[in-house]
Amino acid sequence: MLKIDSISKSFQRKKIIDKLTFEVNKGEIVGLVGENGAGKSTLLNILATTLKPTAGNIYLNEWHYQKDKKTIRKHIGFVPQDIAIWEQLTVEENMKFFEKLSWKKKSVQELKQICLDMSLDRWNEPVKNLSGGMKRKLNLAISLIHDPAVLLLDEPTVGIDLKSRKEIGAYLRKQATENNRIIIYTSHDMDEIKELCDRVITIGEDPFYKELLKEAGKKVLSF
Ligand SMILES: Nc1ncnc2c1ncn2[C@@H]1O[C@H](COP(=O)(O)OP(=O)(O)OP(=O)(O)O)[C@@H](O)[C@H]1O
Repeated sequence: MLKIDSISKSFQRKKIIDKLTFEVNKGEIVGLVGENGAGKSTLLNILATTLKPTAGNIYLNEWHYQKDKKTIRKHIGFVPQDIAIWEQLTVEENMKFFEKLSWKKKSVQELKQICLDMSLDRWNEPVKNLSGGMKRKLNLAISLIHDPAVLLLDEPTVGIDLKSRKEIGAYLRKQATENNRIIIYTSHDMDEIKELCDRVITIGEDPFYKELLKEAGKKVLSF
């Protein structure tokens, strides 16, 4: 379980996140929505350990985010908004490169299977020849090499076509259900959020998203 206990975050003197408390169970997909600048990426970065909260505590299972940071990091997969892969290398070379950096070892067949599971079959293709959607799939595949317990995705489907979005959505659902992963996911696409997420957390002052999602019958927690 991921437990967020009253975390706040300020930049200089500006408070972006104010006493946010929620829990996410294994196998759950939680959407994170809010207007531009509400603090979604900030929260994801805190959960990815790349930013420290100004106050509050976070726990993953029995581990504390500050005290057990090294262990926590082994169990987090993070896909930031910007794609971070080697353009000149092929899909295979990228997967092998990131496997070498990973603490968990995978065979070439296992690496290939991760890609195939999300319909990314251009194994020998240089990344520079791939479409934006395929690059996003590869970025996601890389984040799964070390079998993370928590997968944090910052707008993973932005700018990609409906078919690829559906494929990624189905893949994420499978990851949550079959592998018991916790998935926290930001998107501005409300149809996708409604379809994919078990629960939604809205952050920011604007009640727009909260009302929209409640009308659609989603379980919403607002901050
Ligand atoms: N390192 C930083 N230093 C100062 N201010 C920051 C920093 N990072 C983010 N902010 C500010 O914090 C606020 C929240 O930013 P954040 O990127 O988390 O929003 P967001 O909800 O992800 O927005 P978007 O939907 O546009 O991606 C913004 O006002 C931003 O300018």
